[in-house]
Amino acid sequence: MPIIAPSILAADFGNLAKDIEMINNSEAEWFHLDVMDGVFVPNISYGMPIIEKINALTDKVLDVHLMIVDPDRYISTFKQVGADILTVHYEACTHLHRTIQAIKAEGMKAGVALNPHTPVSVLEEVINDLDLVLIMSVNPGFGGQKFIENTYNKISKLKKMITTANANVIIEVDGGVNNINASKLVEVGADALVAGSAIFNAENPTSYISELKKA
Ligand SMILES: O=C(CO)[C@H](O)[C@H](O)COP(=O)(O)O
Repeated sequence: MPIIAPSILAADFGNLAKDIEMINNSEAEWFHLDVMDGVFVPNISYGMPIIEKINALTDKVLDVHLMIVDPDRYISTFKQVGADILTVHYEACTHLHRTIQAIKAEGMKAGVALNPHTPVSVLEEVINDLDLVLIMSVNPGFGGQKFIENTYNKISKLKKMITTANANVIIEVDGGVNNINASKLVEVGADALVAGSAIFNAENPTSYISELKKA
């Protein structure tokens, strides 16, 4: 069964504690936290204070996805506010190997995210250093976008790469994930599903999470 990581981007920030409680009492294992800087992506979301607040209200895993340039500047700060997994973008890192090592040196799991146009082959030389690869199934920056169909193909290729390298890497997928595409995503190799609008717009978000879990 896949790991379910609700994306807080789609939560009700007017009453965040209520949505956090809903996730705490659901079958979701992770909180997916999207940090956007308005430079790497054309949107600004939230930062450390929100992550710190969520950390104080949950024992679940905090899966932090940095959509920011030069993420090395903030690695230790994200550790301090409670990140368990820290994912940086391949496209935002000049010295990716160094960044991965710096995340692991802080005691966090290290992830790398790939934009839809970036081939999985760019990770071949670091695949054994990684804990997680995040395949973006939309262009990052906004929730509620349409799922890109080529994602299935990318996940299959990544799965093959991981198996060939005998690596221990979680494949996570983010963007337009819902109860229609979830099963096929798991079938082709996804281990963790991020979903925002599908969960928070559902009539019963807790049951929707259970539905995704059964994928
Ligand atoms: O932040 C995103 C893109 O940058 C994601 O798509 C978001 O985490 C999930 O939202 P949705 O499920 O509504 O696509």
